[in-house]
Amino acid sequence: MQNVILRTEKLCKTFSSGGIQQHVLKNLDISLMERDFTVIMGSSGSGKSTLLYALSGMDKPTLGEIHFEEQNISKLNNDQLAVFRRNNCGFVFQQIYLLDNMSVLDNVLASGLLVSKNKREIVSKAKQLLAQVGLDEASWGKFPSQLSGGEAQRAGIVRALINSPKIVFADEPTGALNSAASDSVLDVMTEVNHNGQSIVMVTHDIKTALRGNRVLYLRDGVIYGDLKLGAYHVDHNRERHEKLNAFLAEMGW
Ligand SMILES: Nc1ncnc2c1ncn2[C@@H]1O[C@H](COP(=O)(O)OP(=O)(O)OP(=O)(O)O)[C@@H](O)[C@H]1O
Repeated sequence: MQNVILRTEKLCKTFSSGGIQQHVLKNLDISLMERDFTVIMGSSGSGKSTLLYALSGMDKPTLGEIHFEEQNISKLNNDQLAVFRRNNCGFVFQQIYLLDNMSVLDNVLASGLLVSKNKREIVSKAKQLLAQVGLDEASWGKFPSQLSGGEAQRAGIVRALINSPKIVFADEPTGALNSAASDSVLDVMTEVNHNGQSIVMVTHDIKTALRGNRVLYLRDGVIYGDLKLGAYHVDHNRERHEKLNAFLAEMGW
């Protein structure tokens, strides 16, 4: 049985600037299930990133509640939110933000040692994860400037996974990559999800969205559509593609 990992109640986010209020998220009631690969789509400016930031505790809602498992994270202060994120969440962004002056392995270790003091265990886990995403020993000592975009993003995914987060949030993780690099990153995310990792990902890209098993469509600040796609399998890609295309057409995408 799948449990709810993240749930919102009447989640609202309003931005104010120059005396004008913009209601970006309006009374959202969403339940995300553990082990799901949930994709958030919607037109540009519909509030996808705002929703991701609120769900992950990177930003606070204006009104409403967010429950992560049994914990109401909307009640946490900034320091408590930082601890919550460090212990429960992994992040993969379009911009990879690896530290330039550190090797690939040290970038991953720096994140791991924020949570665990067992260096030997973290080193072993980092190497195992790097190998799992296709980064072999020859790349562990390289600096970010010596990596291709796809390699850097795969290192970014390992960094996101090093603390065994309960959930990984991704915002356009393949947005800056060419098609081949994008496929290799998506293959890694799919494998990680099939191994039981919960993922929530924002994307504009249909090929990327096809990796999810559920697609939420955001429009005018509300969830306008909710498509169950079933787990990704390369052999069923054509039917999934047709189903997603029909859904997006219905959404007016
Ligand atoms: N910090 C902020 N201050 C003021 N307005 C903001 C802020 N962040 C987002 N917005 C506004 O909220 C709206 C939704 O932005 P958001 O980035 O969530 O959309 P999006 O759906 O992710 O867009 P895109 O697909 O173009 O990345 C936009 O009109 C944006 O200008």
